[in-house]
Amino acid sequence: MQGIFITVEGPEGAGKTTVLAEAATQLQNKGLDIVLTREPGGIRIAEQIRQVILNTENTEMDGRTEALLYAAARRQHLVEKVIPALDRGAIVLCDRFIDSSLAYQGFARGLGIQEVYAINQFATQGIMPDLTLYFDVDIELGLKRIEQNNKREINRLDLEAIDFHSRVKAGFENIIETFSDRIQRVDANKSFEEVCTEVMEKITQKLNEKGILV
Ligand SMILES: Nc1ncnc2c1ncn2[C@@H]1O[C@H](COP(=O)(O)OP(=O)(O)OP(=O)(O)O)[C@@H](O)[C@H]1O
Ligand SMILES: Cc1cn([C@H]2C[C@H](O)[C@@H](COP(=O)(O)O)O2)c(=O)[nH]c1=O
Repeated sequence: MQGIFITVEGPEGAGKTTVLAEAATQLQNKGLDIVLTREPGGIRIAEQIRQVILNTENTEMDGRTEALLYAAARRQHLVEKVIPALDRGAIVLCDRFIDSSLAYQGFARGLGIQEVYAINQFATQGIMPDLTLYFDVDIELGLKRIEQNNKREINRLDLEAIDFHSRVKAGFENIIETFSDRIQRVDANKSFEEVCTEVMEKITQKLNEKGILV
């Protein structure tokens, strides 16, 4: 695989989707081959799995079922979209990946980070991002941002209690320590412009390291 795989992670409303779209536009304007995608989703089957996972009516969903559905969506998305893009040398920008499973299902749901990592190893066959940007936002600020965003539908995970979202954040802190070589923190409490600048600096540095001068 010749390409570069970059993911963004963080709690709800951290600004990942908006900032990543801006980064994709800036990089495309420099003539780079960019694939902007998301999890769960990004391709037809994974979008269908997303509907099942995030449907607010599916309140009876078991935690392990949830973890397996995320891993299944991840597998299909990798095989159909991410791996072919990396093979042709593209830069893949993906909104969430395995670290969300570790933080949400492994830590916040209490299934165990190691256990969730193991099922994801089966799904990914060890494919990991070259760089992950962790959008560090205060939980209350993130939830306020999504409340104020009329365009975004509230999903089943959004409806979890504040305690759950706090555990998600604690889970991410734990994961950052474990994968400190790969994950870099971005202060997502800052303004949109400031966050975009920091994200572009970090992506540019990674591209330069990989021999892509932008
Ligand atoms: N730095 C920022 N300051 C203020 N508002 C922001 C900032 N970044 C994004 N927003 C706004 O906050 C809302 C949530 O942003 P966005 O959807 O990008 O977050 P997200 O991290 O993808 O959330 P989720 O993962 O929960 O879907 C949007 O309305 C967006 O315009
Ligand atoms: C990949 C992944 C995601 N989640 C959660 C995180 C969010 O609550 C939703 C996705 O919604 P978004 O608006 O696209 O961020 O799913 C998760 O719990 N586990 C995962 O692996």
